[in-house]
Amino acid sequence: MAIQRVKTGIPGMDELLNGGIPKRNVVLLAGGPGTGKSIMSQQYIYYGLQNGEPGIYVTLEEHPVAVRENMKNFGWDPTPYEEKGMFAMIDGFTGGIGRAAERERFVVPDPTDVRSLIDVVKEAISWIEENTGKPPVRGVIDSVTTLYLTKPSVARNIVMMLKKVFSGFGITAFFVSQVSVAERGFGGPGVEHAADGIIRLDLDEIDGELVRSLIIWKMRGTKHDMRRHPFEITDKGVIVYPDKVVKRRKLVLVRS
Ligand SMILES: Nc1ncnc2c1ncn2[C@@H]1O[C@H](COP(=O)(O)OP(=O)(O)OP(=O)(O)O)[C@@H](O)[C@H]1O
Repeated sequence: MAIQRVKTGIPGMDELLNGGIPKRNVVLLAGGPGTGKSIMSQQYIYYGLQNGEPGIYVTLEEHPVAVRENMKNFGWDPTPYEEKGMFAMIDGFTGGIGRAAERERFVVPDPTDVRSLIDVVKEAISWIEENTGKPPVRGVIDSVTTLYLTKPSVARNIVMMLKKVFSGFGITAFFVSQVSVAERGFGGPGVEHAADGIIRLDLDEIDGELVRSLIIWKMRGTKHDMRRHPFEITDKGVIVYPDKVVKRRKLVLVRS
C-alpha cells in the first residue's frame, strides 16, 4: 500500500521528497538566522489551509500579530481560516501580557513550561475537531529551540514529548530548530535522532554573495534527494530548484 504523504506545497520541495512528507512525521527545519525557516513553515501551513487541511501554528519567538502580518505580506492571510475554526494560532510568546494578547484565543500562560504548552495545543486540536470534524493535518512549532535554550540536556525529551502529541493526533509537523551561524549540527543534543526528518537550510557567502540552499538530511519512511539545492525567497514565498545543485566552496588557506 502506498504511504500517505503530506505535500509541503513549497514549489520544488515535494519533488525532492518523492511526493511529500510521510504522514505523522515530525520534521526539524534546522538552520541559522534568516535562512527562511519561519517563512517556509508559514507557507506549509497556508498551502494546507487553501486545500482544506486544518493547521496549528505555535509561535514562541514572535508575537502572533507579527506572524499574521508576516504571512499577509506573502499573500497568506490566515485570519479567515481562524474565523472558520480551521486554523489555530497558539500564542506561546506573550504569556498573556498586553492588549493584543487579550484578543488571542489560545495563549500559553507560561511558555517556559512544556506541559502548559501541550495543554493549550490539545485544546486547539479539540477546537479544530469541533469546528471541522477532523484533527489538524499540519502543525508548526516556531521554534522548539526556545523551549530548551537554557537547558540543552532536556532538549531530546522535550522534542519527544511534543512529537508524541503531534504524531499521536496524526499531525505532520515542522519543528523549527535554530542553529548558530557556523554550527554544523541541527540544534540541541539528541533532537536530530528524535525527529523523523531533518531539512537543513543554509545561507553561505560565495564570491561575495549570500546564497540560500537546503539539503534533506533524513526523512523516515521515504527515499529522498541527497543533494544540496539552491532556493530563493520571493514575494510569493520560497521556491526550491531541484534541477540545480550547490557545491560548497572550500576555504583555501594560502601561505605566503
Ligand atoms: N518578501 C521577501 N522577499 C525576499 N526575501 C525576503 C522577503 N521577506 C523576507 N525575506 C528574507 O527572509 C529572511 C527571514 O526569513 P525567516 O524569518 O523565515 O528566517 P528564519 O530562518 O526563521 O530566521 P530566525 O531564526 O532569525 O528567525 C530575511 O532575512 C530576508 O532575507
